[in-house]
Amino acid sequence: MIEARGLTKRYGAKTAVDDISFTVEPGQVTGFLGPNGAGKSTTMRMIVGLDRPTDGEVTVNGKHYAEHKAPLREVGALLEAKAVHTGRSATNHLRALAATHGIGRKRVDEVIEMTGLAAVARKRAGGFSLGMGQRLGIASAMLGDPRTLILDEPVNGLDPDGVRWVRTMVRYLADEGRTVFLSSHLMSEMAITADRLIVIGRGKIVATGDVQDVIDSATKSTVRVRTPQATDLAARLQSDGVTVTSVEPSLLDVDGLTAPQVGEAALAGGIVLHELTPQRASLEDAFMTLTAGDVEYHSQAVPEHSEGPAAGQQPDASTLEGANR
Ligand SMILES: Nc1ncnc2c1ncn2[C@@H]1O[C@H](COP(=O)(O)OP(=O)(O)OP(=O)(O)O)[C@@H](O)[C@H]1O
Repeated sequence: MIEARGLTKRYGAKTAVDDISFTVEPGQVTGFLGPNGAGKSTTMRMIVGLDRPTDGEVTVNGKHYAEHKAPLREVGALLEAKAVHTGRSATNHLRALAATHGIGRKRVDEVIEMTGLAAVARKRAGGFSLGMGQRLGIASAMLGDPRTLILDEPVNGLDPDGVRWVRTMVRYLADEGRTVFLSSHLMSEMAITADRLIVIGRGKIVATGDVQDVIDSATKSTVRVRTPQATDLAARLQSDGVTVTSVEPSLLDVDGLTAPQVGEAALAGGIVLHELTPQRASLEDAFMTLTAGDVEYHSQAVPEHSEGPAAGQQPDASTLEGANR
């Protein structure tokens, strides 16, 4: 378990992490999300004692990282820019790390096997691809068979097979009762992998909870209805707490009713429906809403493609549906 209370980190005038408190529970995969510069890496570095908090504290399995007699057995961490001795093979790198922590060679062989590094284990780690380097970083984190794992961008640089492998591995480790805390920029991946989320923006927590609760708290679920009697249906549905938006002449978006409620209202009015689709917001939609004011580096809008829809023209339903998936 990881427990942070009033955790704060200032670099001069810059407050990177601003008085945050959270708990990361065992037996679950907890995702750590935030825009660039939000304070994720700084928080993770403080958890493993690489940065000292300006204020507040953070403990892992009940103690500060430095107080653990065998920290590698308590906490395994993959942090960005993992330093690997470039001249050493993966095996020798892991053996050296194991030796300084009283871990046997058998465990080195196990983590090499577990992380799919067997074929390249004798090769110089300095020549590894980004993906192989990530696997080696994960192998190092797993070396002490720790109860808590902290993984900063573990799927960075991995191919789809590697991404799936990380997803399966963290699920397995959480199911074994371990605490798994990971950050990722890949929203769709996070939505599949994590049970719970901590969302951070400009050093402050902006949302926490189960993945679906975080999505629901930040987005609206609407129902898309296609009918040749759109005006009649809109008039029937309009009431307190229900908003009906006309997307195009025979297409409505209804906010405030479920798809069955819309279907039943249509039946009661003798209105024929050609489409009735609940529109589920994605984690990416929720993330954009939650962190809208917290982005440090804003992007410019991409200019419209000359072959795209003309300005002012409504996108067709397939475009909208695709965007909402
Ligand atoms: N050593 C440092 N000195 C000064 N400022 C720092 C230092 N480390 C981080 N910062 C600043 O603190 C803020 C948080 O940085 P951090 O790396 O924790 O963000 P992050 O959420 O991990 O971002 P990213 O997703 O880009 O990795 C940023 O504004 C960053 O520029």
